[in-house]
Amino acid sequence: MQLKIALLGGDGIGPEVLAQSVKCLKAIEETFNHKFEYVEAPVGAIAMSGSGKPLPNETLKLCRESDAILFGAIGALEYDNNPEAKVRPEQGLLSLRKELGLFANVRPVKMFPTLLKNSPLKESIVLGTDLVIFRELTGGIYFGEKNISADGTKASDVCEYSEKEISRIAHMAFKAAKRRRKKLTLVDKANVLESSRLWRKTVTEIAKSYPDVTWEAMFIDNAAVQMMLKPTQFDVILTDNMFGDILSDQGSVIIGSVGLLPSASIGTENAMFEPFHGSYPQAKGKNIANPVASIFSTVMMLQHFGLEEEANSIVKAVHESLSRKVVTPDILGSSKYGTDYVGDFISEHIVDSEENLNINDENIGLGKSTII
Ligand SMILES: NC(=O)C1=CN([C@@H]2O[C@H](COP(=O)(O)OP(=O)(O)OC[C@H]3O[C@@H](n4cnc5c(N)ncnc54)[C@H](O)[C@@H]3O)[C@@H](O)[C@H]2O)C=CC1
Ligand SMILES: CC(C)CC(=O)C(=O)O
Ligand SMILES: [Mg+2]
Repeated sequence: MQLKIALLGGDGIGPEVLAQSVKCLKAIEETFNHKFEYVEAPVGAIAMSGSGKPLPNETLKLCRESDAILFGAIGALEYDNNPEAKVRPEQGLLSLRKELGLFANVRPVKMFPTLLKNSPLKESIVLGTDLVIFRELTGGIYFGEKNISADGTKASDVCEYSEKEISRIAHMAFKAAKRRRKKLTLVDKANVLESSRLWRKTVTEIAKSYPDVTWEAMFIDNAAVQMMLKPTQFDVILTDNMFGDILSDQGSVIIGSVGLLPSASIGTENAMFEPFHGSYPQAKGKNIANPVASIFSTVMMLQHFGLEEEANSIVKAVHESLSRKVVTPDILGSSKYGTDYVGDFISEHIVDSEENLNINDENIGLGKSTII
């Protein structure tokens, strides 16, 4: 199968972790006799230093023409520390999502046996955690009208949603719940926000088409608490752009590091695969960033292509690295291994094995076709 993959490393640790994913893809090509075409393109601060734009036209064109996009991360301290900057690297990512219509960001949070000791939370709390967040990705407050008064003392960001935007991701989330444990939690702030009340009304209607899925609504503040107290109560979480962004990073505490968690950003024409985490600029060039979030994002891309065996072979290799503690310093205590070394180890342990993974025990939380 000849597939074209756009590689957008971006800033900070983005290119370093993405390089480990490419090693894994090359091992997949060799082991399973595939041919992938890789094309690199700039995005974020690195793109701004060239063309001045965080999302150059050529990068967008390449993404449109590719079968999938693997994204590293964007963001740089010079912008983080300068609230006055008018053009920002993050706009590169937001524009990419908007331009490609990537409305659903699927974020699995699953506890593996090999990571139990890694969580700062009690084992009895995190054991069995297997939830997936369906975060709306192209609407809400990140994309609403922004204003700042002439004297700079008042600012606003509008949170706007249409029924159509809510319903397309709601259907996707209900379908996923149907294939999983048949439970869906809508997370909103409907006691305060009009936009959240539209989410509730729309989801209440849609739920009628999925009678075998039990659903509930929960306010975001309570959901944040419940996720730390009893994460196993959640199966599919459906929520808006900002709540999903924050709640998913919080979910990474259950697993013990945001450096482990992947996501798929899906639209009708394109798909992009990206870690939860950002560009972690403090770690740039230090060879300490955990590459697993990027490698698991690659697994989600292979699942999206329908290459289940290939995807499973990477998951198995990651488990091998976790069980042998060949990991970066953010997890499992006292590791001294670097990003590169872990990437080499994982890619070198990719094999075409007859033995099938127990999808429920070992995969990253999705299994067959959950994301489509
Ligand atoms: N998708 C993206 O490209 C995102 C970009 N950003 C941008 O990234 C920059 C830094 O933002 P932060 O809030 O500091 O978030 P961040 O996710 O980059 O880092 C927060 C903390 O998470 C940990 N961490 C993150 N990635 C890790 C990895 N691979 N391995 C081990 N530990 C890891 C580190 O302890 C780090 O201090 C900002 O410019 C921000 O705008 C933030 C979030 C997402
Ligand atoms: C630019 C931000 C919205 C990126 C982010 O934090 C995310 O998508 O998780
Ligand atoms: Mg985020």
